[in-house]
Amino acid sequence: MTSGLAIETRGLSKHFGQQAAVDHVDLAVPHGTVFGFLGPNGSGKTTTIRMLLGLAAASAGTVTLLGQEMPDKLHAVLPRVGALVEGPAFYPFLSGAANLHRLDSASPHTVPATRRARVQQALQRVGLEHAAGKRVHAYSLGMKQRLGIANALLSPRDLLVLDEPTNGLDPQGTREVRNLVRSLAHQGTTVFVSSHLLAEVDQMCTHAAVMSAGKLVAQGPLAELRQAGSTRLRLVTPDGGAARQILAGLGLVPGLGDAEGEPARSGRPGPQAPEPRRPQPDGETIVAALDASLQPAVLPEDVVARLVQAGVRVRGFAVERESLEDRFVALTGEGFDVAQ
Ligand SMILES: Nc1ncnc2c1ncn2[C@@H]1O[C@H](COP(=O)(O)OP(=O)(O)OP(=O)(O)O)[C@@H](O)[C@H]1O
Repeated sequence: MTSGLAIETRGLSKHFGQQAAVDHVDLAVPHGTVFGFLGPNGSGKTTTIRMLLGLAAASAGTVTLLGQEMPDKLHAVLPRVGALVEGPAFYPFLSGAANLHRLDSASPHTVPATRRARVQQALQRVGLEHAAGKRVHAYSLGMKQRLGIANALLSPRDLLVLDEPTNGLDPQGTREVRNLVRSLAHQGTTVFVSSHLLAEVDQMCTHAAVMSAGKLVAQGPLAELRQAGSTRLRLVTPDGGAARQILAGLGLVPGLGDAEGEPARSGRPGPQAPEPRRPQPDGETIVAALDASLQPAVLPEDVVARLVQAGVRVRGFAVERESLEDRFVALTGEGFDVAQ
């Protein structure tokens, strides 16, 4: 392992006819992270995961898993990777433990002599040891999903790849799976987990990548993704005309706040209808994005100083940092689901 990355892709692409389901994706997943693979439904997450695991051929690009080229080194790498992609098919009238025995014996890489102990340990890791003898048809959805993860843990793994592991679960099942992912990461396994829910990734993950329409639009530590959001200034003044001139002179593009006094949203895709000017009792609310790339840098305190210097009366001034939610909605479009 030279790159220090558990997963690395370069220019990874997959076409279905004319459609680019995955379009030149460069993923970099560091070892030891819980990496959230975030994006709305249909953005290309499952297709990417299938290519990572050698379940689908790439149209272009490369995949390196645990330092080894895929799919060339598939047989050497896959025993070190646990995956929950389509969910294994369980026999409903066999117990959880019996199902794991069956699945483990179907794998060519496992050692039969240690099977009993490994099944027991995997059930224990996902908190199902008490339900080991229970038939799977009596399991809740959350228990079935945990059994699927137990199946991925039947051998020691360096990397776990989980595709939407909380999909279809009730809040209790969702909590169970989230806690499980966190505890697996504590034990040192790199976890790559896809989700269409920002809140979920926010709660479980240390890092994230964001997919939108087949393209990777952001990735990195969650703390950095939060920092990368834009900053807005919100100014309330009875001297709107003069204030606009000052802001424009500093290289900022002033817009008008909306009728409720909320700032105009910047950075969102979609048509930008001109906002009607409405008289406000306290004066005009002007919103301007503070562009971090401006040279020399413009600080909020510089803006206030210039406004006051020019005799602009300031009734209100606020610095607003775009939330992670705002940022991801801006990156992926309005269809992005932030709930739960
Ligand atoms: N076998 C296929 N044949 C044709 N189109 C496909 C195929 N598999 C996926 N697609 C298309 O590729 C795009 C990406 O799908 P994908 O399942 O990878 O997205 P996703 O982000 O995992 O979404 P979801 O969470 O809904 O599964 C979608 O437009 C989908 O319809």
